[in-house]
Amino acid sequence: MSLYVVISPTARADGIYPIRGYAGPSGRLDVVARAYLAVLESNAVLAALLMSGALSPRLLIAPASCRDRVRSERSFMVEASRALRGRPSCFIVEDGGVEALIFTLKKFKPRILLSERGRDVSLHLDEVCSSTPAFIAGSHVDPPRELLERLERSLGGFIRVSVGPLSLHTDHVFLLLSALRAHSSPT
Ligand SMILES: C[S@@+](CC[C@H](N)C(=O)[O-])C[C@H]1O[C@@H](n2cnc3c(N)ncnc32)[C@H](O)[C@@H]1O
Repeated sequence: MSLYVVISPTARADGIYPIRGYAGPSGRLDVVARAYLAVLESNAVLAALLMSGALSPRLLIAPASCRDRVRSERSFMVEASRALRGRPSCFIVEDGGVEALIFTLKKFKPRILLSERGRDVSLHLDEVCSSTPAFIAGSHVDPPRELLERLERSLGGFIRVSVGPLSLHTDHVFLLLSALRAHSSPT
């Protein structure tokens, strides 16, 4: 099982946004939705740290069991809004988001931070294709440096991996990684 994490400094943690025209009003939670949909593995978990709005950061978790139900960007946005507003949902919300993220990340290893400035992915294929990795990426903007430093202190560091010199969208990075993992899995 793998964990894909998106850290979004701008996504609203209260789930209050319209279901039509949600991109701006949600603080670009649509970027997280597309990152979720890009992951090919059926047993992957997605966790998103939503850091904006009046509430403290919260952790939105999309378990693997939601994959059959949430198959479009819009259904992700509906399900996320329900979970964040305390309504029944297959997603889970943890308050105390940063600590919840650290707790979740501790269950996965190795922990791979995706960064344009990391070491080339070809040098880390064993770690990328291992059984329980965590992949951590920014949203449409990078994660705040202080947050990464805090996570690193709590978790004892990351492997920093790049999938190339260009700055890509988060969903493209996740698609590439999960395709590499699918390719390496025994048939
Ligand atoms: C759209 S980028 C964020 C902003 C981008 N770093 C910039 O300054 O324009 C989204 C996230 O995808 C990941 N990412 C983007 N390009 C990457 C690459 N070439 N290799 C590894 N990760 C990458 C990083 O985690 C980044 O925070």
